[in-house]
Amino acid sequence: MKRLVIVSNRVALPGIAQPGGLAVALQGALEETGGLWFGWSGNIDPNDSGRLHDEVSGNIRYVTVDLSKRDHDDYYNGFANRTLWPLLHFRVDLVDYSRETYAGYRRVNALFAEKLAPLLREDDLIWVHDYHLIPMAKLLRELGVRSRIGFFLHVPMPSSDLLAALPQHARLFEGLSSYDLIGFQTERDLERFQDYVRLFGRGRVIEHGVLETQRGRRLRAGAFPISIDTARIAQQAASSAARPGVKRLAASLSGRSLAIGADRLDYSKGLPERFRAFERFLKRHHEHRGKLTFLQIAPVSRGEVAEYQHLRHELEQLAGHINGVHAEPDWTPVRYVNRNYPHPLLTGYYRLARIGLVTPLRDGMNLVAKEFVAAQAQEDPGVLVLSTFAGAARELDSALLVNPYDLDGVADALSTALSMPLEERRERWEAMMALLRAHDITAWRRSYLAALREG
Ligand SMILES: O=P(O)(O)OC[C@H]1O[C@H](O[C@H]2O[C@H](CO)[C@@H](O)[C@H](O)[C@H]2O)[C@H](O)[C@@H](O)[C@@H]1O
Ligand SMILES: O=c1ccn([C@@H]2O[C@H](COP(=O)(O)OP(=O)(O)O)[C@@H](O)[C@H]2O)c(=O)[nH]1
Repeated sequence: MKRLVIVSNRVALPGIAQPGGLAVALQGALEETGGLWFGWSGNIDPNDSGRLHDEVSGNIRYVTVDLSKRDHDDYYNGFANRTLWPLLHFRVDLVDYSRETYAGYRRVNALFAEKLAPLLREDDLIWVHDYHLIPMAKLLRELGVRSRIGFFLHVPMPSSDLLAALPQHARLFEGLSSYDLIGFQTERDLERFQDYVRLFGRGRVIEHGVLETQRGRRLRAGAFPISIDTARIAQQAASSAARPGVKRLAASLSGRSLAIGADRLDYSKGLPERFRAFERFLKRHHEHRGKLTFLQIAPVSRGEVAEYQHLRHELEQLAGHINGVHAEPDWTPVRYVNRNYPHPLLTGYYRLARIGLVTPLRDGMNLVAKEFVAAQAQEDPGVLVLSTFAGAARELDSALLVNPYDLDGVADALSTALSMPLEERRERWEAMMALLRAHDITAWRRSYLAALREG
């Protein structure tokens, strides 16, 4: 069997908890097959980029690279997260147009390719992940790598008119044509990419999922919705009630219902809108006042980027405002926590909750939505309130689907969720759980790799 080589900016190094679906999902994907995982070490070296770290844990070898402060600023804080991230999440208003950070992005991609190439074997199957590393296949090909190379985009693919706002779009997206297979989260992402190829990419869509470049090279593209380790999450959640942290949360609710959100502190997750919708719920639905506590877990993410700092400030103000106006001496409506919780605890929190509140403005998939469903108790499941703009909404269509901009709609969905009869909660949950059992993280990995091998 060919060795699997995963290349991603974020690597889930053993013993280090990472919020973020890519690290969680790829860890799950690699555990069964083993292989090599290559990417950034998470270290910032004051002087120089390129120091390598090599460690083995179980059947996975991790090789990671340190970055200098300048490279990290230009590549990760800069072009990846101030240019591509907002662009790919439809936020052209937030895009930073800087040639300097683009040069840093190319520099770090070239460094990764140069460090990775000597580690590769001829028959490796190489799987590159996400917007940080779009040029990787082209750079590896230039270094003589002939293996099959796949790419998976974890974030949305916006409409081609938005992509065209990026001055470097032609050169950047032309780089995708060196891959053998390009994977997207949903069919809609794939369709928007095919539009881009037709309208701006100078390529041809031979048939759905089969593309041809201007130079006549054929490659495939497909939708492969990422998922979770459903059985593990369900099992973790089922045995969580005895955990001291879960018991403490349960006791602190004093019999009230819990609504939970768990998201990186990111503007794509729609957190200010969610807080406002919760306040709208308190105003519109007096009958539920004092009966629901909203816990928002929001570990700080990309904290050196200005837009993320502004968001943190805004949420602190909003949480303070809502509690100031609506709290009672014995009830705090919003509990807002900037900490990252490990899965065994988080899944226990999900299971305690009557409502999972997942309302991103745009999200490639959103694994929290899937985890919330998998963590519920069959005999008394909670209700998922899910944004229609999350990739997960395509599959989890038995959730209460909402438009996150429509504050009244989200407020009413909270009320509907609280009043929903047990029978309806079970019906909706069974439908979503059946899907998650069939389409788990293993199924995702197998279907993508089968397509990559096939060619
Ligand atoms: O690595 P960070 O900068 O700390 O950010 C964490 C990850 O965020 C994004 O995750 C995406 O991937 C998830 C799994 O496919 C998906 O469910 C979610 O919708 C996406 O936002 C980012 O794309 C990753 O590269 C980051 O590692
Ligand atoms: O305190 C936290 C908050 C989040 N997560 C995990 O981080 C991932 C977030 O993935 P998602 O796809 O929802 O969004 P992303 O952060 O990748 O955009 C999920 O597996 C969460 O369980 C976590 O482990 N601890």
